[in-house]
Amino acid sequence: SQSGGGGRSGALSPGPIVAGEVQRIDVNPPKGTRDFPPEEMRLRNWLFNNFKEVSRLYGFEEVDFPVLENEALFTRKAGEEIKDQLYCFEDRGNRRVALRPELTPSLARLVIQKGKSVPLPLKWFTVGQCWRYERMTRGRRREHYQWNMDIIGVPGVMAEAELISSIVSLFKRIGIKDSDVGFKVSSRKVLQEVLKCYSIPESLFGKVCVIIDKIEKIPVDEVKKELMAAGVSQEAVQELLQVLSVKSLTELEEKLGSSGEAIADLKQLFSLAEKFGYSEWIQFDASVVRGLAYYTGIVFEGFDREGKLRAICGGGRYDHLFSTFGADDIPACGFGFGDAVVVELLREKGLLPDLSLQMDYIVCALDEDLQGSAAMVAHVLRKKGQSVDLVLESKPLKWVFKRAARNNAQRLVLVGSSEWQRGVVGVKILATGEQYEVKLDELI
Ligand SMILES: CC(=O)Nc1cnc2ccccc2c1
Repeated sequence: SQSGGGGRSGALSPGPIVAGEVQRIDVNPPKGTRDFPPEEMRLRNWLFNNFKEVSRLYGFEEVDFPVLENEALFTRKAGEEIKDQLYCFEDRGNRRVALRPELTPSLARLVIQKGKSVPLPLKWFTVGQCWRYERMTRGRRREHYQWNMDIIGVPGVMAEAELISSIVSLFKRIGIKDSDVGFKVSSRKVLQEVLKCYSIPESLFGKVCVIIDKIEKIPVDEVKKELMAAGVSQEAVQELLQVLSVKSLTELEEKLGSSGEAIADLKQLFSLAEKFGYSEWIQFDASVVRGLAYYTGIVFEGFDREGKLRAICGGGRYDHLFSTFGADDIPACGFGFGDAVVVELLREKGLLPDLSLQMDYIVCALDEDLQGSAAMVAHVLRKKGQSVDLVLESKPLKWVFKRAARNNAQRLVLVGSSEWQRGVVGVKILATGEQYEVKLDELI
């Protein structure tokens, strides 16, 4: 039978699609995620290009991994928030998979996969989207992009010194100074030495660090309770919290003695910071623990000196991550640098760059049958590396000028029939209003 529309034959053919008949979809992205329209995308590209340029300057090679990973990569049993918020599910093949909440486990997986075929040390970097599934009650984002740099195969703190240097370079490139941000630096070997004194088993180390990392987020009594529930004795708990409030390396040395690795590593790192020229950027802070279970040595985090924002970046040494994946251990260290907090900081400091759309040319045919000629002009210009917005349908000049202004086009090329007959086109320099005619092959 015929249904509406142009009398099309055959069975039930749908009538013309009338707007309003179809339920409009939700045009917002899923909860906790963002779109990147052109202006936001220019800012993101500006930031990521700085990440990548610094990585190149430091001799790092870019790598990438799937955003979807085997869930087992992230199911560490240390009570980490990152595991509680894992964006995981069972796929159609009944496999347990997860959207990665961080990049380091994927990097370790690839290093193990490559095995002997990649000579150590490895210096790899990536910029990738990471995910978490939070009850939207907290209204926080469920994704962000992280810049990671990792050095695999270097046991000494020169590696950590190099990584901090690379982040200082990034901050300087985007206009952030040591008066704006600093790095709090410590070592988990401090906690390790205390735990050893109280003969707390090594197996508790990761879990203890994760609990202690919450010291500024939950009441200290809660931290004590969780530590004791984990099997740490009362006196050990006291000593652990005591050592976190140590104010200087000298004081730490008095407490721990000068033979431990923690002191040696930290002293060396601060001496190297002098040599690298970024001493004024870093400070010892015994309370820095970081919330990831696998850190084993130096840990650091970038913070805003006004204390308004969450940590800008963070990282450290993770010498035993590989053995948790069943492989031989390889000494390693790295950091993660998120795309959100640093932008908040730049906004606060009025340092967001002005990244308006830039175009070299806008090309327009003055009448319908010159469209092909206008396309030829655009082609010639593009082959010479000029960006060209080719007007693709007949438009009044007023419209063309408006679009040229919006695109910040430097020049407008008008293809007119009489000019074309004479083998020329009209060019108008939009900033000055100056205009002239030019032969096609003399364009630019
Ligand atoms: C400030 C911010 O957006 N943080 C953020 C956002 N999304 C995440 C997703 C996974 C892991 C950490 C994340 C952290």
